[in-house]
Amino acid sequence: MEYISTRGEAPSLGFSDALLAGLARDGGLYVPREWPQFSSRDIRAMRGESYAEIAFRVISPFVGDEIAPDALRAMIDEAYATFRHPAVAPLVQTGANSFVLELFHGPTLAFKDVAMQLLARLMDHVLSERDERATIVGATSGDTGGAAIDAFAGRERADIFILFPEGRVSQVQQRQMTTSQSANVHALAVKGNFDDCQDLIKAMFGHGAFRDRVRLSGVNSINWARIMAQIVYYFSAAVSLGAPSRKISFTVPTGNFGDIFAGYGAKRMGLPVSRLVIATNENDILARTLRSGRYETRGVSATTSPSMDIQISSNFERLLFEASDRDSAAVRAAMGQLRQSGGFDLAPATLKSIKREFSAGRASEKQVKAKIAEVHADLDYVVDPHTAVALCVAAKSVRKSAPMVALSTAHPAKFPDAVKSACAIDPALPACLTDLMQREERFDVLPADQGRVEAHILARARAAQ
Ligand SMILES: Cc1ncc(COP(=O)(O)O)c(C=O)c1O
Ligand SMILES: N[C@@H](CCOP(=O)(O)O)C(=O)O
Repeated sequence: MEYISTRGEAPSLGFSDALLAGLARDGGLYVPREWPQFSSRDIRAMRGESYAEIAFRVISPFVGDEIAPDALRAMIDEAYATFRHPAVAPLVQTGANSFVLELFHGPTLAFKDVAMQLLARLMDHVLSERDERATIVGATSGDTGGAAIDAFAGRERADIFILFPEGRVSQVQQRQMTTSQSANVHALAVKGNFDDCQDLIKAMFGHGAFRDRVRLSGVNSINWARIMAQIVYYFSAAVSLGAPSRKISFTVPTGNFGDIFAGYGAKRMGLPVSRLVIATNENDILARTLRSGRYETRGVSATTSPSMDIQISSNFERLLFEASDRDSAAVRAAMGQLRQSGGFDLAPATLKSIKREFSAGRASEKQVKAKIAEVHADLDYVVDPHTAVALCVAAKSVRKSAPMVALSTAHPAKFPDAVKSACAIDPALPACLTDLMQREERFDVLPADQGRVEAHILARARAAQ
């Protein structure tokens, strides 16, 4: 399988190189040259299989012959053995035709673990085969950072630097990043918001000399392997609910657009997906874009679902590329305008193509709080605010024709204050994390300044020594 950049000006790469590259040299994002195809028969064969077995089927064509099947299978098995639930991503029925897909049973209680546990093993494998080291960077609004640190802690061949917005993540999220004792882990609190952190990461990738000196690699969903691993749970959920014999809809709490783009990928691979519903909190740039045809940034407001407090949704670029019939010149122009003036207009055909697959809705803070209380009162089920955003939007989109699956992206114990204020429940952390609040923190505080962040990394990254 070959990977091409959405901006069309970077060399195409094989799987292992795309995995280590993170962002393409032209600033674009890698996508597969072709989407692997799964027939109804292939999908039917997944019925009754374990999550790891389905993952192996879905991921194999993306990896091609670059990793031996036995090695790939072993990495998948190991990655999902870290999950506390035997089904890895179980479904819970919440209404006649409504379900919640629980993606938070991994080590850091967030859906990011699903991809990150595998990504770290894949990177380690490729780096060992090549006898190389890498410097991994990531920007986080809370969950990616903890999941990446857990997955990469102690790995010999990688140092990991996670940038998080100072004071804008929950206490549980912060401590999952700052209490690691591993010498290869570096948590950096940046004086700014998530978009500032993400801009810094992209700027470091754009600085060729720095990129090469530290052998930079990224773990945000700009990295294709993150999306690849997330495609799996769309297949596992859909098959459990009767695919390929019936279509399934998904509502996805969305920030950086990685998770829902994985759903789009699953559909392109042949999974019978009916609607893909984008759910946003009050930072509703994506809902506005679908309504108006203009992608336009505004200030970010802090909400109780901080992991979705985002304006620049990286993976929307991958969708633009697909929806414009892979017109990389149009993507380059749109991204240039976004950088210069904070917005761009979608071509009418592109917007039409997006609206054919996606709808979008937003949930206000008041609605999110009411939804947490309602679900608890009606079902004795506790959800976190990100999941509540999805449930608010899904409620408006559910149809008799297709089951609606709302993705539950975080354990409620990650956001205890919001949950308690909504339904008076204090969700307990799982046993492995009960002493989290007593652990010692270790992190550095830096301004949102590329030079300062690069100097900090250069002084510590083993790949640069
Ligand atoms: C709990 C939670 N829900 C939803 C999202 C949004 O996912 P995405 O950025 O892939 O759209 C995130 C962060 O990415 C998250 O951490
Ligand atoms: N919400 C995310 C933001 C980064 O998203 P990613 O999927 O691109 O890594 C987070 O939790 O950090």
